[in-house]
Amino acid sequence: MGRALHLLSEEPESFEAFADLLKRAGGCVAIDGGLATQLEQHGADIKDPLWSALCLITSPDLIRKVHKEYLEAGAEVLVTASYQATLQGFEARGLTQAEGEALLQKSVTIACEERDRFWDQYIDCLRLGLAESGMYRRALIAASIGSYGAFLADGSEYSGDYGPDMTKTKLKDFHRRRLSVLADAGADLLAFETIPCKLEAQAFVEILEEEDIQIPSWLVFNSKDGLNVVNGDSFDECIALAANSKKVVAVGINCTPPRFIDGMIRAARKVTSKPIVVYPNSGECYDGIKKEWITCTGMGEKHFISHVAEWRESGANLIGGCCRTTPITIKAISKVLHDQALPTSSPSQVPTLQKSEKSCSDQTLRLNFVPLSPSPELH
Ligand SMILES: C[S+](C)CC[C@H](N)C(=O)O
Ligand SMILES: N[C@@H](CCS)C(=O)O
Ligand SMILES: [Zn+2]
Repeated sequence: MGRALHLLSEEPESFEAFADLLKRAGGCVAIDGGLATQLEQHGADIKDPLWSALCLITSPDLIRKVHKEYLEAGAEVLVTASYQATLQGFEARGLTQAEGEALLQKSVTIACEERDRFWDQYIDCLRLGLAESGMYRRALIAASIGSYGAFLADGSEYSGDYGPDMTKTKLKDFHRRRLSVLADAGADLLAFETIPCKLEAQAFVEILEEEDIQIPSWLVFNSKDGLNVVNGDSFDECIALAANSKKVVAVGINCTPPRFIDGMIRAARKVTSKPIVVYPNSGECYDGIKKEWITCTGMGEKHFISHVAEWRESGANLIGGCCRTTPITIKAISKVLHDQALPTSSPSQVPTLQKSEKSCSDQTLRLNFVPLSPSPELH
């Protein structure tokens, strides 16, 4: 790799955890995959205006299960279930402001608890010699903030068409309180996801400044042509705008077909030295009215994985998956990144105890601590 990453040394302490994770990973970190996708794999019915956020009300344990699956697969950043969780959306469901805020906080608490539980168990297993040092790093929690289009619940985040009356002020009014609640909920960073237009990115970075948000953020955009974000605004301009904010530690692309990713990483790298985050979808198309995925140019997990080394080489610093990707995808990404890790990547420093001192607290976890290869079957 050898390329210089943006130095975060003068940023607040809360920014250091992100820089430290990147450093310890040798410059490229595995993040998680599709959350809603995996909830559906487990039988959740999220054909609802709240989409995956419905599970915060109906099945929080399923969210826990999915977070755990991604941790086991090697994800070093978990994105919370708050993508389509908005105060306005909860209000439309009959919830009070306080109840809505509690659900936002719950999305972060669930992810933090699963991260802590998984990490404690890994440390136990390491001490007992039941897991290999360096297999996992303590994950960071990124509180998801979907776009206004996500709230509209009709797939508008793939068009960015908010109508002629939309303004930056309206977008800021829509997002401000939710953003503050999530920023204070205990997450390590904010993940602004599937941003379809420059106006909304501008609204986000202005709120970050105006509210003096103390945890770092990443902003990721989606595209249908590999050149522009989905509403037609210049991708390069969106990346430059986001990267220009001191509150933003990474920029990139999500929920975009894999075939566009390499070119977009290269384009982003020309306008910023900040870390680049990519988490493509499978390449399938979404019908926002039926809330169903349609196979069109999907490439399958095997093909997706064949691009990971190239994305890293082109400048990606965090790589994961978005819609229609699963823990199988993330396990394979993690293996590629571990295999390619630079020598500077340091293993976890864990004191060694005798086997008799403690028993591994989770036998299931113990069974999962096998080396990251061989990977499960990819399609
Ligand atoms: C990224 S899309 C698949 C999210 C779901 C969409 N906002 C909907 O409600 O249908
Ligand atoms: N974090 C969300 C993104 C949807 S585009 C999810 O994985 O479901
Ligand atoms: Zn997605």
